[in-house]
Amino acid sequence: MDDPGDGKNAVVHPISQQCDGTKPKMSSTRMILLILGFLSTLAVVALIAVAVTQNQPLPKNIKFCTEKGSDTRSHSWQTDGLCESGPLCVMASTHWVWFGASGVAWALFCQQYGIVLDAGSSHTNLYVYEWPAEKENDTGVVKQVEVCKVEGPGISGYSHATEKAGPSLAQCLQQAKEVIPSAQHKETPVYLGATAGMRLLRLQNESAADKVLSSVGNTLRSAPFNFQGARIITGQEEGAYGWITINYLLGNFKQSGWKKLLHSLKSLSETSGALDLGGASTQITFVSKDLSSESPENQLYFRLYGKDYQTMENSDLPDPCFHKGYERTINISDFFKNPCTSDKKKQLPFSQLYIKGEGDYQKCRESIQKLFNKSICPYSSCSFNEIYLPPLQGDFGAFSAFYFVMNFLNLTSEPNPFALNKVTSTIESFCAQPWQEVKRAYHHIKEKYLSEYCFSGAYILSLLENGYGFTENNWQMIHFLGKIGSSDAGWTLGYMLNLTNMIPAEEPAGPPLSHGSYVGLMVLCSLVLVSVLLFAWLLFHKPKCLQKGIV
Ligand SMILES: O=c1[nH]cnc2c1ncn2[C@@H]1O[C@H](COP(=O)(O)OP(=O)(O)O)[C@@H](O)[C@H]1O
Ligand SMILES: [Ca+2]
Repeated sequence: MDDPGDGKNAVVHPISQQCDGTKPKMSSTRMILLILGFLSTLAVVALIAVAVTQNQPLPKNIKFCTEKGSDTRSHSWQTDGLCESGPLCVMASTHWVWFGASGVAWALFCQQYGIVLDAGSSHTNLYVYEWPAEKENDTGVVKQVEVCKVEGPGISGYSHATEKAGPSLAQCLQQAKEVIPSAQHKETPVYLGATAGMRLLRLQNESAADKVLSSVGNTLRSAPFNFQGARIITGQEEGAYGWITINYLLGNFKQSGWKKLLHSLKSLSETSGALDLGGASTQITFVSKDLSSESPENQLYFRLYGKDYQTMENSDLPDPCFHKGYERTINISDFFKNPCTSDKKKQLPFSQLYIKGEGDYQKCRESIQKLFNKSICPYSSCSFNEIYLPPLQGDFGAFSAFYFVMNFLNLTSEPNPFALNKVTSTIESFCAQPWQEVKRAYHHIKEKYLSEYCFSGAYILSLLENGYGFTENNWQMIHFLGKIGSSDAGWTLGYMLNLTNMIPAEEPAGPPLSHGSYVGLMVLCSLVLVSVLLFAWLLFHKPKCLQKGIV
């Protein structure tokens, strides 16, 4: 048996044995210090490694606010943590606060802006788009924040006073200046695209068309924005950019990013076709199952003023497409000035035509139908007038005048579109209403539009049914859309996305970690570091008795 000694003192506590300044304590402390040091170094290295890997190299498209807003393409720092323009700067990125060059700087991401003017045949619209700079290659982030309708006719209407075309845009440019923060003006691109009205003017009088473009160019150049050009776009471009716009806004490029757009021919059912109807041209654009395009343009462009008035015998012209009681006088010289009608020009013994409405939908349809010549087709399938059209495929978004007309007639019901026979009967009974009655019922609507809804309704049905071959079975695949979210459906957004290179050739490479994983790792590393430091502090600064307890 061991000697128990003098009672209590004879029992030696194992901890107090190590706290009494003997060798075992010294070696454990050194060991602990070594472990703590190792862990701290590891945590710091991990923190730096994660931050550096995640943030370097900077994605090319990241833009930051600059104090003067003069060059958002350079990576600069806003050092006071405030953005001059208030709501302009929308986001502070915490990881940059940690590892920014100055250590305390806030990287503030800016909103970017772009302006597109749609110089249509009937009028010009100015659109302002906005998107967060750091997300410009993400899909669906560009939004329309303003639309301004230019007073007066479309720019092609200034062919006799070309110098007035540019100044007509001044009021809408002023509106854009008010919407876009002044610090952003200089770098905001502005584009003008002119459509069928100017295409026709160019055919008719090329020098007048050039002068109109130069006048609008001068006005846009003198605005404080970054002028990128004023040009006449082709019908093909109009169709293609309209298609990009609606598919971008509908989020159809989202699942696998822009790759889907570029390879969309492989994902047939995942994009929506586009139907645009203007005052002087129309486009249908969709991805066809038939990949071998028989017609290189693979696109449709035709003019709408093809009415044949050869049977005219006197200056009274009964027109089944206007309401009964409606009358309009037109100058024959104006009528035949249009390149779409000039080849029908004939000597008439009168200088004016008196149009008298008949309000007869069936007759109206029949006369419009004659515009769509389906007798000759040099391809495997045609829409009309020898224009190639592959079999219709998938859903279609129909906008511009397609939407204005159908919306007026309350025929845009979504998500359950009306059947074709309901659409036909609605238009038929609208056409049958006397003009005085229509005017009374819709006194708030511009007379020019109101008088033409009957014709336009019949025209749309002829175009879609007889022209493109929609039937009762696939009619409900057409969705009449005015806006998608806050943005108007039309070619302008697609045009800007293309010209500002917001459609990258490759899917943008993202950072190695998702934002969540990155934040998680940073928090974990920080927690390890803090725990190690706390432990070390406890070890060396706590009362001796606690040190004993810990050791
Ligand atoms: O509020 C509206 N109600 C009805 N039709 C409209 C309204 N706003 C525009 N439109 C019509 O939409 C069409 C727009 O055509 P646009 O001026 O874009 O011609 P384009 O695309 O052929 O150059 C015109 O026929 C115009 O009359
Ligand atoms: Ca248009």
